[in-house]
Amino acid sequence: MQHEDFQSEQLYLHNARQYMEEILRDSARDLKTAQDNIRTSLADLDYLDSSLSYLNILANARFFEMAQTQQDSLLAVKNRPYFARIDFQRDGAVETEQLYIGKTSLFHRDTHEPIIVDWRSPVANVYYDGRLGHLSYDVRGEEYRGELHKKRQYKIEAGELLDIRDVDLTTTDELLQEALAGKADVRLTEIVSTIQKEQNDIMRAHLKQPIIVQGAAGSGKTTIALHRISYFLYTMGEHFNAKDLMILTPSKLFTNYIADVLPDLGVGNIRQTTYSDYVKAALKLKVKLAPDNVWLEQLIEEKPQPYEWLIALKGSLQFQQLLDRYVARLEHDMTAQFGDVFLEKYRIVKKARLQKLFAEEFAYLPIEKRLARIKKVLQADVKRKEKAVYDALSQRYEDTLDKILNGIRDQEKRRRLIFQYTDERDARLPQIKEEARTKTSTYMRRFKKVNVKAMYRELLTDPMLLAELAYDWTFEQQSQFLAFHQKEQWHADDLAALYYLTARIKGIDEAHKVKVVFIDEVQDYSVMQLAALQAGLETDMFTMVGDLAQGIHSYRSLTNWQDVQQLFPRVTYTTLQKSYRTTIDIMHVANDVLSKMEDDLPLVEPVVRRGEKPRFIARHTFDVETVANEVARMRQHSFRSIALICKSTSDAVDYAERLRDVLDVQLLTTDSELDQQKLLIVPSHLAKGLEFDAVIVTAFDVPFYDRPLDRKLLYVALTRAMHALTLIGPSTDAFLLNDATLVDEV
Ligand SMILES: Nc1ncnc2c1ncn2[C@@H]1O[C@H](COP(=O)(O)OP(=O)(O)OP(=O)(O)O)[C@@H](O)[C@H]1O
Repeated sequence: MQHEDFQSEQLYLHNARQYMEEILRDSARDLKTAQDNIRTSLADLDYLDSSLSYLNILANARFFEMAQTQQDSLLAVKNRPYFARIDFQRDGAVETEQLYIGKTSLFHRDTHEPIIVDWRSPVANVYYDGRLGHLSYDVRGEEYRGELHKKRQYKIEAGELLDIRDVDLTTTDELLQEALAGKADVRLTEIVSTIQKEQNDIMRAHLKQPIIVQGAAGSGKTTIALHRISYFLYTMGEHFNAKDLMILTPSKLFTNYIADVLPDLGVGNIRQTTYSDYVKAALKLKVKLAPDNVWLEQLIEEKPQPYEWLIALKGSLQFQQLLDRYVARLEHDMTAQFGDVFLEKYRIVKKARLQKLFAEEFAYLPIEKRLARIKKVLQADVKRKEKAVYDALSQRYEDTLDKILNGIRDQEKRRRLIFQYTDERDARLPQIKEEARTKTSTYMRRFKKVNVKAMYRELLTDPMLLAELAYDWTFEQQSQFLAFHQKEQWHADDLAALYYLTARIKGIDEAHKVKVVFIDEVQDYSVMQLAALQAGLETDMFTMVGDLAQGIHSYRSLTNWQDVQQLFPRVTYTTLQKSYRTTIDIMHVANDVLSKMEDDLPLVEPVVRRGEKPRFIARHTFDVETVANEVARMRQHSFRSIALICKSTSDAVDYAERLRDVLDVQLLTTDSELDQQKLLIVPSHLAKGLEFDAVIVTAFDVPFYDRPLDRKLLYVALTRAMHALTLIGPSTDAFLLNDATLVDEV
């Protein structure tokens, strides 16, 4: 049955689109005019008097850019100008406003009436936040109250209105259901129209403050982080632009995965990189890092890892303290190097003053920046004192000459002395100027530039130094530390240490000093990595989203949020418990595994969406035919992206090799770009953050054991599936399933 307002809504859509056409035609014309003007001005460019033409070109270029931006944003939404409408009556107003919400805003040029309101605008918050009834929203700290009479969603495709739904208290969010039932394009789908209240709260929360989101697998953390960036730039655009922001992702694979989403949200040019790549770029470091996951792989394959304590230590705040001691030692040495400053044998600055500046007043600055500041202070002092020294010295000669003239009777002697002192004076006085000119640089030369890498290397290899700084470690620990670093190999935590030392000693280059940071999968960071970043960037505007239940690197990374809260005292902490990715049936299986974890995390609530029951196929050894048949079955259900997730990389390599003859496969590595046409073969630790329509998890030769790391790997693998999940292995025990009835044995 057609909605009663269908026709009027069709008309609105028609008019909106027509108006957009009109604006697009105008922008095309504006673009052309600007182009022509630039061309003419270029032709008129006169080398003697080019300022006017030059200004002309600049003005037209700016105009061109604006017209282009408008054109691009309208073209991007022309086929689906808006997705919802709210009917809102402000308190005291007679009329109810009908506001159509879309991905960009559009106002009528003459009447200034809104035709479409941007989803990031303050009033649009009502759509995400509000139930029908009396409510309020906030514009720059000012509260507006009113009555929300209607909340309506539209299904519009290719410019055609297909359906209308009025959302009230009782209807479930049908649009959300439909969005979730859709097939994955192996990348995050667009969710602006179905953002949920709890997600919206996080997107819009405390933009100038750090936040931590502990969110269940599939709760939308990545999605929220990306939308928060878009919202941030929309709201804070006056103070920040895209290059002030950075998003840190776990791997290139993941960066590729989200690459298309940001431009889609109207956010281009934002730095997207991994921690290691960022640090290497910021420090201009040319080091070859040990492969990312070597330790993890060893732990997965249960190879003995005697250095586990050390790896944990290097990611901890205890290591930061060690580095602080090292910097303090350097500071101490440098403080001792200050001496009094003399100009022409006159002491013009006392060393105590410079030491105070260095160790106290400028202590908030990195060491070399302090030296640069002290150099400036000294330059000014020298300049100021130069004349005084000159005057004092000439006065001294004057006095001496006076004494000679009046005090020495012997004419010959008097003449000789006068000559001698006049010559001396004439030689010394001009030298003051020369000495003053070079004084500061000569004085500062005693402070050698620090080579941070060499300094850090010394810490890793010098027993005396280590004993001095790590006095609270046992002798055994110190020896192991030195033995571990005998062979030079750089790991992620060494990068954090180098970055931290650089931040404290030299300061981070402005070009790499972003102001706002978004970190996905933050549970895989060590506190040391976060501390280093915070110190280097000198900001605490961090949005950190993660899930401890997926903390497969916990041997070296966060195991709780308290450490992060300690590091960011202003942080707010929020949790998301609902999963939007997986069906109820798959989530039951994943929750079964989650309940075994020690982290004491609550079970995940799936959004009500049913699918087929996860399947279990009993096989004792890897069997190409079984996998191929299962993939074929999944394809028959028109699942587009299908992944086979296995425990370790060696399994993944092996299976990919064996399947290659019968199926089109892609073995995922940290640098891959996903090809969804193929069967994706993924080691469990690389699957983090990704999602697929259908997933096969295998455990043939090596089962998932009942130990913390395996539970997490398995949990990650299971929660990648959106619609279908199949387990293949010798028994359900190999998947740690308590309750085998959760799966269909086939
Ligand atoms: N409000 C929503 N409307 C529609 N789809 C949503 C919504 N929230 C999340 N999703 C979808 O749920 C899936 C999971 O989202 P996302 O990958 O952001 O979760 P995540 O918390 O980062 O998961 P993980 O921790 O497993 O990496 C995505 O397909 C996303 O598009």
